[in-house]
Amino acid sequence: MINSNNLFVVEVGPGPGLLTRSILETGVPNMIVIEKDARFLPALTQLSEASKNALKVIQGDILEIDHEKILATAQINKVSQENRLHVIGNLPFNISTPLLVQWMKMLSKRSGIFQISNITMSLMFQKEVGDRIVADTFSPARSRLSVLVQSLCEAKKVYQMPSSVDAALIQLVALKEPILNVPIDQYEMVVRYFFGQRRKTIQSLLKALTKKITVDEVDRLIKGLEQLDINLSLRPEKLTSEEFCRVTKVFCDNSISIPAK
Ligand SMILES: C[S@@+](CC[C@H](N)C(=O)[O-])C[C@H]1O[C@@H](n2cnc3c(N)ncnc32)[C@H](O)[C@@H]1O
Repeated sequence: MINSNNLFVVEVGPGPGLLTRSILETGVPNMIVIEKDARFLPALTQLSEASKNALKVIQGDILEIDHEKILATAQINKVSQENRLHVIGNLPFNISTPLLVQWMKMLSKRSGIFQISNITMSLMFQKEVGDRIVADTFSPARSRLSVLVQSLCEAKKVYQMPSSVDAALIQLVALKEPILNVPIDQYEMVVRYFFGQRRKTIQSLLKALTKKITVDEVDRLIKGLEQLDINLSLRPEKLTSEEFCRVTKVFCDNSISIPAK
């Protein structure tokens, strides 16, 4: 059974802790903030003391921190099915996208804080990036991020900030049964390649791969994809996350990788 005692909140980049304070006031029993800037530590430490240990503070860079340390600091030793994790972040835009990709990789491997089974994330992004994350196959904003995130999470825009701010709050709920069923590094490699030239069809992008891999390998890929009913005349943006998994599987089954250069 799920109850609020099992709720664990992680906030990244809390700054002076205004949002942190409001969250604690709702009675959250276990919360961790990760803040890079030491100037905010006195205010956060004060909040922690007032919270009677519900709040713990880690000073560090979220891109570098060992996520196991977050669980250890929260004193979550045994990750049970009943735990719920809510991740909240309003980070500088230049780190929010690399962090999201890093988190999706961790989520796919269920490592660090993402071992917890029920996961919701409320994250602020630049409006344009938020639109890409939630874009479906009918949207011109469909991108590598849409495919990657939607293979692991249900994504929706929950709030559009007033136009002067140019930001949107995106909510991600980890899928109980992720669409992603291939290794994420290979999946990312394939998605990255196909979105590199999104105006071309899958067929012409496969043919262009002869610059990087052998003609025989390209032929094997085309045959494999045809057998899996992938419509090669489509542009990459029209493929669903599930179809990209099938494309990746053909790469994996044939032990083919795409060299970066
Ligand atoms: C836009 S402010 C948001 C502050 C607060 N959360 C709010 O909504 O008012 C971004 C915060 O993220 C922190 N920050 C920036 N990069 C960080 C990183 N790599 N790891 C942890 N915190 C970071 C900054 O020091 C700052 O406090």
